[in-house]
Amino acid sequence: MTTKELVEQIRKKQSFLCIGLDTNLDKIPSHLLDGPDPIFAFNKAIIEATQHLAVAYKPNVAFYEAYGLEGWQALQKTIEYLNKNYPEIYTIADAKRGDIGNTSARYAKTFFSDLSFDSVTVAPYMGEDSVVPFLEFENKHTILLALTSNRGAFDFQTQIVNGSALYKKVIQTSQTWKNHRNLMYVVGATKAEYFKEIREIAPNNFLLVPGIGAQGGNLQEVCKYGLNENVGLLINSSRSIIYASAEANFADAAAKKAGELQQQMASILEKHEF
Ligand SMILES: O=c1ccn([C@@H]2O[C@H](COP(=O)(O)O)[C@@H](O)[C@H]2O)c(=O)[nH]1
Repeated sequence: MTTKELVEQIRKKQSFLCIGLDTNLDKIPSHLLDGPDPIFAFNKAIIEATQHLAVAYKPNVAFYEAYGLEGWQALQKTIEYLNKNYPEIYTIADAKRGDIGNTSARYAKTFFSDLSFDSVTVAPYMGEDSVVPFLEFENKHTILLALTSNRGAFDFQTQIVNGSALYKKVIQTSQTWKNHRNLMYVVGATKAEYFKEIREIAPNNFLLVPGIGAQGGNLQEVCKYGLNENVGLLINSSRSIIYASAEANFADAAAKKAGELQQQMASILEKHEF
């Protein structure tokens, strides 16, 4: 999906919500465990109940890999279901990959060509040649970890290296790489005070913002400086939506939570020209 198509969806739905599909068999309603494919059954029910409120879904690949072949098949069924039934929805494989060039090329093939995700998260630590194989895919986005939502972000990402914070170097240097227009960046909602500076160095890129909900980030604070002329934000929430209830009404409860966030987004967009 192109950035333009994503922006059109945001305008249409008045939403920049991304729902994280971090599906854990220990947390889903127990009645689903009796069926043949509980992970996919859960995802399908969540997607059906919330697809009118969200512009994107983000399965975190770790939650699928943890169940071996069965988990990988559930991931495959989930992305196929999304692409077939809701092609207007933007999809993110939260895989946090990146390796030497020829290996990155295999990761890129897996997530972009085989699974047909619109985007994949990539760790920038190994540098340009580890990221460019992802950037070479047309109409696909590579979402680089810049300033993450966790406490450990302060261990390296905010450290000053040659006069500049490392996360800023990641953003600035990556803007010089081949096909850099295909870049987005991960910036945690828990780091709202950094968005002003980040928008100065990445005014046009979309930012994927995890950390609203279970991690306590604040939507208004993120939007204050994070919004750009294309909206430029995909706000992710996973646990607070998908595990709003562990009872038979779990999909309705998820829709209610997602609806609350979408309403807040719609009123933010009402005051924002884009
Ligand atoms: O900096 C980051 C990067 C990725 N994540 C991922 O986003 C979701 C957040 O889930 P919640 O349940 O809404 O906290 C999860 O998949 C993380 O691995 C992140 O939180 N922070």
